[in-house]
This record gives sequence, structure tokens and C-alpha cells, in this order.
Amino acid sequence: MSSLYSTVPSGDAAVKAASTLPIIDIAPWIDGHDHKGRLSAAAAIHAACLEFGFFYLDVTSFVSPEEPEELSRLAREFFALPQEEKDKISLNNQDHARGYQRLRENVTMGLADNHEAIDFYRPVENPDKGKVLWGENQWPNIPEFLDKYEAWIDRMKALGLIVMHAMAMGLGMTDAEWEDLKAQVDDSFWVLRILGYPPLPNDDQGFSCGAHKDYGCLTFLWADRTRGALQVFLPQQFLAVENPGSVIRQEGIEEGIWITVDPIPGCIVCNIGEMWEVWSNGLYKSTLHRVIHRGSNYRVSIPFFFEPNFDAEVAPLEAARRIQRDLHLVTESHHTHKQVLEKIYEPVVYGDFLREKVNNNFVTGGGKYN
Ligand SMILES: N=C(N)NCCCC[C@H](N)C(=O)O
Ligand SMILES: O=C(O)CCC(=O)C(=O)O
Ligand SMILES: [Fe+2]
Repeated sequence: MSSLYSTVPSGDAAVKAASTLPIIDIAPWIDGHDHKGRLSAAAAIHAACLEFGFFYLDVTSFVSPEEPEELSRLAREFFALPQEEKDKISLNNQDHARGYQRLRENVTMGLADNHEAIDFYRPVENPDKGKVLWGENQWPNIPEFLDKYEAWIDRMKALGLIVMHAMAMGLGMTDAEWEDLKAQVDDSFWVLRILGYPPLPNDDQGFSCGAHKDYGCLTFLWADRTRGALQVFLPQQFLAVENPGSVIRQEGIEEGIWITVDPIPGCIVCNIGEMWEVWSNGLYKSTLHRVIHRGSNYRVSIPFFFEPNFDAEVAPLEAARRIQRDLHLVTESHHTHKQVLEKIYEPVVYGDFLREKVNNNFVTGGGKYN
């Protein structure tokens, strides 16, 4: 039996699927009053979330191409420092979440990941480094590092609200419903992660980053030009589908393929996290992805996680339930569809969910602090 975590991308199906990942231009959401343009971008995001949980965002109207290049240069400067210099901002000096993690210190599904990283989170008012997630960010002592990254964080926060608004429109939410949703993300407990990936040795069966779903709301990933590193899992049932809106994803399906998602200039890769799975009551699935970086270069990627507010109570949205009921009317009503329709996701407090995840993420410190 093929398992989720062992299938590799290969053959025509993989190529077809990869070329299908849509590119959605956010320009209509940046300039002026192009209502039609906004509607069609919103519809494209909705379709992409139903089918893939992943899409490219063309952000040329929003960020200059030099900006992330500069961030990547600063990241490389940090990762090139001697180990003891990097350890000066170790997450273990702080709250076991904010700071630098050595190569193989991060763990996914019980296996060490072949990457090093720095994590920054939204600052909190009364920092307490004895409380997981509640300490202070630790910035490398490199000229311009802080300023350049803070500018990027501001821009990505703004992008988060734009994409959330587009998604609300894509789900057919009323203005009042959007205001309610917005109140759950308007003080986002965001995370910025800077990742460095040395090549995975050819004889190493492990992962640069093991298969996982992102935790929250929206991930905006900028990555350098390295190809063939990021892979996204596509369930088999979606491969030959003309109209994804007519399919309801089934629970526990393990058949599918891993497709490669390479960087496209001017675009960032966007995917939805587990909180969107709850809001959409499973209509949108947060998609498994992983990184396998072989080859010879040192890869850098910079994901920004636009997350709900720490205290947000995330529960299925009425707009998603309306769509699910409509889908039920137009699709053959067999057993599985009935089950999906009747299943209501349990509400989650985002901060509790995140703390649980972070507690299990590291070789060191994990689970010791609460
Ligand atoms: N904030 C986010 N989404 N970080 C993603 C890290 C995923 C790997 C992590 N070790 C895990 O097992 O979840
Ligand atoms: O480096 C990448 O391309 C993806 C990283 C990732 O999935 C994550 O940090 O959550
Ligand atoms: Fe991820």
C-alpha cells in the first residue's frame, strides 16, 4: 500500500497537476475600485482552496522584487556565522519558540528536520520567557536586519487582511459576516520564519522539512530560486476533476501524489492552514506539504504565517455551511456526502492550538514549559 509519506512525484499526472496550480493576481485588490477584478480574483482563490489549498499569488503590484532578495541576503549572512554566534539567539535562551534553532533541532512527525531557522512572533505586552511563546523576539546583530524584516512583516500583515477579505467574498459572505471574521484576525498572532536548508545528503532518507499542515490561517512563502524542493500532496480524487466544486474531499484518503511547487518570479506561494479547515467546516482542506532539498546549494526560504488573533475562537462559518448544503443538493447524495454534511468541526481557540503544536516541535525544551 502506498503511504502518504512515501509517495514521490513522478510521471504525467504530476506534471499536469503542477501546471494546474493557479496564479492569482492581487492587483485588483491593491488599486482602486475594480469590483469585477476583485470578484474574479476571489472566485479564483475559492476554486484553488477547494482543489489544492495552495496557489501562487502574483504580488508584483504590492512588493518590489528587490525586497525579498535583500531579506534573503541578510538571512544568508546570518546562517554563515559560526555556530556559537548563531546560538547566542537560541530559542532556548528565551521562551522555547522565539529565536534560532540549530540544524535538526526542529522535529516533524518524530523525525529531525534537515534545516536551521529563526522564528519571530507578534510581540506581546508583558513578556515572560518562562512561558512558552510569551518571550521576546531575538534579532541577529546584523546591520539593517531588523528594519528590513519589520518592513516585510508590515507588508505581509496588510496582505493577510487583503487575502482574507478576498476569501470572504469568495465564500459569498455578507459584509456583516466579513466584519465578524475580520475581528478574529485583525490583531494577527503572526509568525515570521527564516529557513536555511543545506542539501540533504543523498544517502539520507529523511526530510529537509517533514510532511505537515500549517497551523493557522494563511502562509505567504517567499523562496529562493532553488527548484524541486517544496512538494505538495494532491489527493488522487482531484487529479482528473473538471469542476472541483462538485467534489467533497473525503476523510482519511491516503492515495495521491506529491507535486513539486517551484518558485515563480514576482509570485509568492500561498496556502491555507488548519484554522481555515475549521472555518470552512472542511470545505477547504489544509494541504500537507514537505521539503526535500538535495543538490548542492544552500536554500533559503522565508514563510510568513498570517494567523488568527491569539484569543480567536475559530468555528465553522455560516457561509461555508450554506455552500455545503448547496453542494449536497447538486451532487449525488451517497453515503460519504451525507457524512461530510453532518460533520461539524469543533471550535478551536487558536492560541491553545498553537501552544500545543510548538510544545511538540523541538528536540530541546519541548513540553517542559506551559
Ligand atoms: N508555523 C508553522 N506552520 N510552522 C511549520 C513548521 C512545520 C514543521 C513542524 N516541525 C511541525 O511538526 O509542525
Ligand atoms: O521552505 C519551504 O518551502 C516550506 C517551509 C514550510 O512549509 C514551513 O515552514 O511551514
Ligand atoms: Fe509549512
